[in-house]
Amino acid sequence: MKIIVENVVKEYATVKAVNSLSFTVNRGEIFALLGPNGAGKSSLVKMLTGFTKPDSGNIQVSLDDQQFDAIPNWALGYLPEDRGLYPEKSVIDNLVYFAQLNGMTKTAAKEQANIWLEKFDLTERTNDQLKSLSKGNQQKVQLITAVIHQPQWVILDEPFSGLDPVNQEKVVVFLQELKKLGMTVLLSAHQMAMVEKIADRIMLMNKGEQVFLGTLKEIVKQVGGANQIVAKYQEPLAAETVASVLQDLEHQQINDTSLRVVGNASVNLNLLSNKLTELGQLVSLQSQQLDLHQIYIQAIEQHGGQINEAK
Ligand SMILES: Nc1ncnc2c1ncn2[C@@H]1O[C@H](COP(=O)(O)OP(=O)(O)OP(=O)(O)O)[C@@H](O)[C@H]1O
Repeated sequence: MKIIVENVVKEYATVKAVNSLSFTVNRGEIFALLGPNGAGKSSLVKMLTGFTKPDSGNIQVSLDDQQFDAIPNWALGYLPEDRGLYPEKSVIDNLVYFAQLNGMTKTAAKEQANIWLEKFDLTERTNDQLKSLSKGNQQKVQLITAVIHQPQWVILDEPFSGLDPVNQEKVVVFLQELKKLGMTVLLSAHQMAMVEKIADRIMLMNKGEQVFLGTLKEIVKQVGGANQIVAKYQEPLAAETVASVLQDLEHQQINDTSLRVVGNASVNLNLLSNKLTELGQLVSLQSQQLDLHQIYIQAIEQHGGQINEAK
């Protein structure tokens, strides 16, 4: 069970939403797609689910010794970008209806629905009209509809959106549970801290292209073992002096007496430490690994900016 994407291109009238993208998703992993608005994540997801077709390139899905050009409906659990439940119906009726559409019996659907509702602290809302729930709770119901029939593949477009931090953590636990149940999960998200916690592999996209791909460890390596050095000084530093001494070293003045410098494989550490000493009397020097959020911002800037917006 595997998805192989090879040189896939998807073009709309004025924009190349996906530009010659190649990658593989393996059985049982949680694979995260990251990227700014307009990076091409939803366009890619729509091709993986068979909703649209690539203009060129190949998508190959192997399942139970059979090959498909998209994930077949019977093997798929999908949380679409545009959510669609029935607001007038109760929570349980929504869940049972969608589970039955996916081939479950009413009894099995009810049983599974109750298990998931309990996990998401929604048992008390079982018979309430969906529209009476908060946006976040409606989102949780939508997540349950995507997996209630225990599909082999789960594709979640922005599963954290609209949720507060406590409920975002619940989605992390939910995703870990899907993995334990043997499902393979591909998700798109903007919440870096959550992705860092659960993704086995991450692909950062920008302007329809792959910026990096790998485990968090591999990505840190790909960006040159990125870390940051925070230097604190006894006396205030003049911005002009800092700029003239550090020149093209990527840096940022945090306040009068401290600054942050990005260090990676291309930065000569001896030279850097000489320059930091030259600036004044150091009080402390600390090195920290960049988190995914900082790596993301840096990588997108290096990849030529923000958005792949249609003109
Ligand atoms: N049906 C469409 N017709 C024309 N252009 C489209 C269509 N769908 C997407 N696009 C364009 O393709 C590009 C990629 O959009 P896409 O929705 O795939 O990005 P995304 O990474 O999912 O963004 P977001 O994080 O905002 O959801 C954008 O420039 C978008 O305007």
